[in-house]
Amino acid sequence: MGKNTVPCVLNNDLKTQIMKAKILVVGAGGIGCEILKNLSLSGFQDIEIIDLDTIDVSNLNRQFLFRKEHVGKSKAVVARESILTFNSTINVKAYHDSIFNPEYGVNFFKQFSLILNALDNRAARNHVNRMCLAADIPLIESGTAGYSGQVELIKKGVTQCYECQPKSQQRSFPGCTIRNTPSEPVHCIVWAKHLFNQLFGEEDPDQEVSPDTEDPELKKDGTFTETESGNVKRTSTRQWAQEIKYDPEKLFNKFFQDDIKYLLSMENLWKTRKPPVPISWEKSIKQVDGSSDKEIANSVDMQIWSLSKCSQVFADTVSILKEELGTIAGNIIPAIATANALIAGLVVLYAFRVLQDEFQKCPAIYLRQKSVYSRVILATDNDLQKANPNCYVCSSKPLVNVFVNVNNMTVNEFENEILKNTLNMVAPDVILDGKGVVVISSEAGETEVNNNKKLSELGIIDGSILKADDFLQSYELTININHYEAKEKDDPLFKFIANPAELKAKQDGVENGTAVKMDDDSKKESSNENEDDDDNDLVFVDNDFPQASSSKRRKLNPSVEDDDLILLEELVD
Ligand SMILES: Nc1ncnc2c1ncn2[C@@H]1O[C@H](COP(=O)(O)OP(=O)(O)OP(=O)(O)O)[C@@H](O)[C@H]1O
Ligand SMILES: [Zn+2]
Repeated sequence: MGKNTVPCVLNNDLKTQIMKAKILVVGAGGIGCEILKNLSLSGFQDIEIIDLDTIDVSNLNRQFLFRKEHVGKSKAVVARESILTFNSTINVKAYHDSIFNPEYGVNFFKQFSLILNALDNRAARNHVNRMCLAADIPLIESGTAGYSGQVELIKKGVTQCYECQPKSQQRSFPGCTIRNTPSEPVHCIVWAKHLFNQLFGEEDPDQEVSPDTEDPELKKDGTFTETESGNVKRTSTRQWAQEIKYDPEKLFNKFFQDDIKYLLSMENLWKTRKPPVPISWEKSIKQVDGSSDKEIANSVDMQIWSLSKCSQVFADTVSILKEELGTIAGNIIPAIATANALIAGLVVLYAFRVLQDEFQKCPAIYLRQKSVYSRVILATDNDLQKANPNCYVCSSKPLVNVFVNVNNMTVNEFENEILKNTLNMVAPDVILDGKGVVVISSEAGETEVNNNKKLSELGIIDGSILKADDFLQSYELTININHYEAKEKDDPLFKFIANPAELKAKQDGVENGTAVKMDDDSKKESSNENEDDDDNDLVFVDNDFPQASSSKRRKLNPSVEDDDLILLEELVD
């Protein structure tokens, strides 16, 4: 065992396993840095690190392998250099790259004894999950959000996989509803969130807030004519705001007057809806609304603001945020260094167990904030979670039922929205079963002619079966196509169901064998805008991991008599 390590607390068998093990750490961020420090100080001799990112100044408060002088450099490369200073005898390899790169195929994964995920997005987690299943290498998955966190072992044939339980998606809405016809309070909140990002956060062209001239409703009959205020172009909101130096009055007039006037010129939108009323800065700020500024029940927290007060708050907020543009954190819940350290400690303790084939001693473990209801901050499931026999990833014959309008959806949309964004394939090949038609090929250019064809033009109709194959992930999926027509504008473009029992229940409820009714849960599963969760630790623990098992729920809501913190000896025994 290398010098500078503390091997004396480990038994001989474990020491031998540690010396022999080759470990891949995916992600060298908050948790990744802690894991790498623990691995190197525990005597691991063969470590590989992959991370696509470079070091940002905002990482320095918790990613302790990085210093100020490293800002702008590769995380993987600097993490390697830093752990070599703890123990120079380690064989460490760094890849400044994405784990999605086809170079990291099944054979790459097969060389490792164990993979440790320290990622921050679901797409990459799903991908590593599939690669580990294909390579039959155990994976320890982990994550934190603020004071909460989780560690889970994923081992083919022993535990459930990362995708066994449907994850609740952040509910998303068609962009044109948000931009043109928000009708529920939540639409306005999403609009405001998008506006914030366009002005002060991470700019994203998909989150433009100006009117959407691509709204399908506009095309129903005729066109709309541009009014004098029709000078509102879908240029970058950020660029425009910078040009006008974040002048609050100009911003206000654009969002609440000019854009609204422009929307009113889209006459089709208002045939069945109440049209919005434009508000100008001048009028709004002068408006005195005596009745609505009153305090409710003398509470300082509950007041109805008048229009003038709202406008003033808008202007004040813009001015404050404009000054602090450079320091606004991306996440509302800050990453907590101690939570990362605790979780990374548990990851390496579980790694010890996995190396000794003690899988049964690795039930999922949860870190949560101590509260008045519970003194437990670390809780485990009683047992390993069993695989879902209907999992469309790890079952022996993965299958999904996809509900889609075969006359409207193009092959290109099918590939991007459904196969890649939703079913998380990377480079799928798809054939129409029984007909030998190659619908999608992963070879560049081979099926380009199909891209803009509707599915039905290629003979894909209700009842068709597609065979999708992702060579990189060694993953084959049977897709049963069900024709479905959205009834409401806000209905999802498509949905999918993996569990045949759920499918049967839905079909029983179908009238005249036509479209399947969409319920709220199924809307959550299917989404054409569901990439929101990328790099978002905020929703991770609640939404990204499989639903808590009943044992977890019991553990997470223990009565006050329950034991305090799980003792660490229990975990290291
Ligand atoms: N596909 C991927 N391939 C390799 N590394 C990835 C991939 N996706 C994400 N990562 C890395 O996983 C790490 C996750 O770490 P962490 O959650 O601390 O994020 P961060 O970007 O360092 O910090 P924050 O998001 O809180 O500012 C990041 O360093 C990120 O670059
Ligand atoms: Zn599974």
